[in-house]
Amino acid sequence: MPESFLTIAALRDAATSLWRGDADAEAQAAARDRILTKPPGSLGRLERIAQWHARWRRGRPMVLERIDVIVFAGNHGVVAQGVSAWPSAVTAQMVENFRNGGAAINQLSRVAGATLRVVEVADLAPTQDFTAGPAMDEAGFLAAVNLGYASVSPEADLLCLGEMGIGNTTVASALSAGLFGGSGTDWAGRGAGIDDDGLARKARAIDAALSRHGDFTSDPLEAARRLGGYELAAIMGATLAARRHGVPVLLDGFVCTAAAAPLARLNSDGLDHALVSHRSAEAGHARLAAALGVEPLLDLGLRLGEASGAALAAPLVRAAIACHTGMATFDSAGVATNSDARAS
Ligand SMILES: O=C(O)c1ccc[n+]([C@@H]2O[C@H](COP(=O)([O-])O)[C@@H](O)[C@H]2O)c1
Ligand SMILES: Cc1cc2nc[nH]c2cc1C
Repeated sequence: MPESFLTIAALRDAATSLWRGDADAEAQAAARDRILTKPPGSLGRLERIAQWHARWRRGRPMVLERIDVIVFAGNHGVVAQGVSAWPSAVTAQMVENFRNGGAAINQLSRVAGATLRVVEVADLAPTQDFTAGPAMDEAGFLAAVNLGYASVSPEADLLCLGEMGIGNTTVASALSAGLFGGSGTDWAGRGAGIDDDGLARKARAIDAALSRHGDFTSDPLEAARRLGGYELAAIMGATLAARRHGVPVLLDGFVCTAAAAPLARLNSDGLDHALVSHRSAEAGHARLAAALGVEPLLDLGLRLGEASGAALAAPLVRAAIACHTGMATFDSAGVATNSDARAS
């Protein structure tokens, strides 16, 4: 597989011929879970998280020494429709804030023991307003996908993905509607705090985009190019690279999940190596998680973006792996097994 995609066809080939994970490693992890000193299943979802990590690690040891957080930043032409409470200039200002250590994600990355990197996509140039034409041309779309793809280190044990981009909850809503159906009012939420009039403008902009591009959105990559954005394309590229490199992924909130969703539309298991870290308070996220058939790990009422939920969920993965690898077995600890186990 090439390390960068020169054509949409090459990207489509890669996204539809995915590595399907190490089923034996997952089964071995599940078998170990049954002999650890606890009632079977009593660590609940932590057990499934450890098994998931085992499946998607490409045979490497189950450790969590290196956690990478990547925040992709981009700007959006649709902001001209009055869909955000904030000016586009805030995207670059927040990137500077990330670099100076002043944002929430700086603190949350530190607490998680993770390394944060910020990637400006397309040098923060805005996409075209998608109510007037496709958000990106093919070259711009592929460049953003390739930048995201190249940003992933195969050395990471876990990758937390997030974004920063004024206007991108409108983009995520339009893309979700394009991929899964529904209207502007179904998907639009208040993003970074838009008022009632702004919310109505947002729904109208999404509907205008759907009527302009709706004939093309049965192709998930065409939906991503026409209704997406640069940082969303980069997140999709990074998620694809992580699959290839055997790096399990934590996706952040609504925008990040929508960005990766085309991979699930191209392949029913296209996002199986990625967990949705939290259910964002942004209106569309619960709908999107349901459409994808996934249950987010946390529900803390966050609606920040910038990988905040992903960084918060990383310690859960750390805890799952610590229990899985560090606990004693019934045998080694001399603890009696239950009646079912004795009978078999
Ligand atoms: O991803 C989410 O769940 C999410 C929910 C609400 C807001 N955001 C962040 O807010 C910004 C977009 O908000 P808006 O209103 O400008 O579309 C962008 O920088 C996102 O990171 C992100
Ligand atoms: C201040 C601010 C910080 C953010 N972080 C992620 N998205 C954001 C949007 C705004 C407006």
